[in-house]
Amino acid sequence: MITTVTMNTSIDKAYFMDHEVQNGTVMRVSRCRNSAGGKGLNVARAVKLCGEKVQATGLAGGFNGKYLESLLEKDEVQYQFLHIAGETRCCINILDECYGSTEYLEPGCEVAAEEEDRFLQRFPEIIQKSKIITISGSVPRGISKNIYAKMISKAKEMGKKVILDTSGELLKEGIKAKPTVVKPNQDEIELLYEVEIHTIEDVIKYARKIYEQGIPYVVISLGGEGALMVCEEGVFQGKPPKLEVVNTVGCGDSMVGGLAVALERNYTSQEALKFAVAVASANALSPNTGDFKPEICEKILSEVTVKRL
Ligand SMILES: Nc1ncnc2c1ncn2[C@@H]1O[C@H](COP(=O)(O)OP(=O)(O)OP(=O)(O)O)[C@@H](O)[C@H]1O
Ligand SMILES: O=P(O)(O)OC[C@@]1(O)O[C@H](CO)[C@@H](O)[C@@H]1O
Repeated sequence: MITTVTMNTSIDKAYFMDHEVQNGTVMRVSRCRNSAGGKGLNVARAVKLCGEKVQATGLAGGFNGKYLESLLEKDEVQYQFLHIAGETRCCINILDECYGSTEYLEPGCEVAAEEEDRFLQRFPEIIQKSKIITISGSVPRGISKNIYAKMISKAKEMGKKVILDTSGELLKEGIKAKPTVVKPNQDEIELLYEVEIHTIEDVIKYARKIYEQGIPYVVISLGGEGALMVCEEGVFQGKPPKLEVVNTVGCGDSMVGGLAVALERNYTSQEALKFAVAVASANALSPNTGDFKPEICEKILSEVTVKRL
């Protein structure tokens, strides 16, 4: 089984606009879709669509927390959240023809130190039956910056494999605990090393720096260019075919889902990269996050190329 961790859960609201967005005016939304969000919940849906057993954990609170759980029930995703006093946030993704996707992400409610401690105490029991743990996204206010490092150490102590997908201080601290996989995108490595990245050679250079800190698989996602993997066998790039994308929000999460499934199935590193790129790119063809048509994913999988760099 795979457990996905989402500390900053969200009711994701996708606003589909018929007209080009004009700032400073009243805009009517043509269609709105709510989904259980925060990165790890997108990961959970992607894993489920791949056909593997999954459960979601993290923090949920208030009316939105209850709504989130009911949305997950519709998705048929099992969950075990710690219920907190604060309210689960909302995040808005405005989809229009001119700008594509514009996201407004709420920071998340204040979480008490005692609530963080309670989650960490329950964590070993929650992940007990899982072989793979994914940890994704931001944390709400009040949560310690080394919480992911603590979870990674505990999960590894219990013999689990861990995939970390986060940014900034949480990533920096998380890397110190040596998860099995980290999946930053280009912006996230620029932030981590306070550099600007212009070429694929730069990407390889900084991915290697992370690898040298004891991370067995470093996967850098590169949007339409696919993803780069640095591992013991070398450096590889997985490239999807050219696609008419619909919504790329959640592509990174779907990639984490694909990587988790690949670890669960003991794929080789190159097979894992190919599979993760296919799942992520299939998500780009759906208006929904953490969603794809399995037959489309199969077709893309047959067209993904993996080459050694
Ligand atoms: N335009 C695209 N065409 C084909 N595949 C894409 C495209 N954009 C993203 N993907 C797929 O999704 C993967 C992850 O994308 P990306 O690098 O945008 O992740 P991310 O920045 O972490 O995403 P997010 O944070 O929005 O979930 C890519 O490696 C690729 O496989
Ligand atoms: O604030 P975080 O956790 O970094 O990101 C939250 C978020 O943008 O990530 C997902 C897309 O990747 C959305 O479901 C969600 O709204």
